[in-house]
Amino acid sequence: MTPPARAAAAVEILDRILAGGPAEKELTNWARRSRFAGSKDRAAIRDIVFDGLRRRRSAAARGGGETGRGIVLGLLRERGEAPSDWFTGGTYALPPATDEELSATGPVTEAETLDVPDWLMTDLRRSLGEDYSPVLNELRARAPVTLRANIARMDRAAAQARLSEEGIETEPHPLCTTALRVTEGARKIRNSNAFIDGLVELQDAASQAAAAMIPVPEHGAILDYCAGGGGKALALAALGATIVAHDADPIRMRDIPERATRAKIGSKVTVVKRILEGERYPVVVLDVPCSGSGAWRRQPEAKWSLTPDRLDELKDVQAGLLRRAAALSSGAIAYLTCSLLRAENEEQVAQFVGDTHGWTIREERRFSPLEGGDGFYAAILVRESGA
Ligand SMILES: C[S@@+](CC[C@H](N)C(=O)[O-])C[C@H]1O[C@@H](n2cnc3c(N)ncnc32)[C@H](O)[C@@H]1O
Repeated sequence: MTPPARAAAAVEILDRILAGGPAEKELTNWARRSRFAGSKDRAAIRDIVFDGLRRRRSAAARGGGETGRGIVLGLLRERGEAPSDWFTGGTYALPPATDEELSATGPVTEAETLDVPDWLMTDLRRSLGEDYSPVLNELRARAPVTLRANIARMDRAAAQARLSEEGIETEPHPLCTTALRVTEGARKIRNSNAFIDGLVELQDAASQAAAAMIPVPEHGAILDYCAGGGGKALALAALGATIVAHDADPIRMRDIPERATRAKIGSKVTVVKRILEGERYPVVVLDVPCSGSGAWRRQPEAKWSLTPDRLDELKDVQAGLLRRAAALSSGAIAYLTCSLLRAENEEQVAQFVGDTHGWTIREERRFSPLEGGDGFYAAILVRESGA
């Protein structure tokens, strides 16, 4: 496909997403309908679509409207590319940009410029302090690709050498001793032997660093109460922990056994559907459902679908999960979010320790996207002695 035909495909897909279709589903459906497209075409179209979702407001303002066409035009104008090279009017290409489209002035307000919804701006400023503008700007760009070296198998330097043999170049990530930032060959990862053999996993650096903060008990298992796809569970098992993985939606955990086996830590991870009455764990991990605002680079749709009501619902779920964890833990709770918002992080934890007898904050850490990973928050809460 020519670049103008790819732009036309991205416009079609973005229009469907703006009409309410989930991005991944619309990309897959387009690929099914368009057998002529090769893997490079699909990857290039995906990049345009995701860039468009990350920069939806500013691009629409630069391109003359919140439509697929306006967004793609706005992206090109921000990159300094000539719209006439892409919107050529040729076969499979889009009609040329009109004078009206080309006269769009671009974003005006701070929320438009930083690509966030108006209603969240106050909360974001309050939560991020003087960093709010660089952080939000960082979240307008693609996320770095980061791997976790499976140190149950080999150390980070050895994993780095194995990846390099397959044309995947990496550098040690300063956030965590297991993290490798991919500098070349990211698209080869999933088919590489290093990945297939379980020597590395794809995982954000802040997520790895947060997992490394969780105390591994000498005796007993860690209960990962919101295990989802198992990112934290597998990282903890690789660090030597025994894990019981649970989720309200067990289907989400379906790949955990296979991933654990590939990483050769299968015996360390047990997936359960429910927790038996009276069971207690020395450490309970709560990687709670949240706004996902720290991971907007990877899931940019979440930025536009979040509403004040949904945020309130999430806060209630988080508070309920903390109460549940207090009943399940005999020692510590690790509370984690990929949120930038104090209301889901520091304030949620402060409310819990204020309301619940016998718990205190042992450690609290906020990870900024300016440190090279997702925005993340981790708090380790412990039972006060005698409580
Ligand atoms: C942020 S995701 C977990 C990500 C996962 N820990 C990882 O590292 O890949 C949050 C998970 O919480 C689960 N969840 C939501 N409400 C829950 C509840 N009340 N009890 C247990 N799990 C819940 C969701 O199904 C979702 O899988």
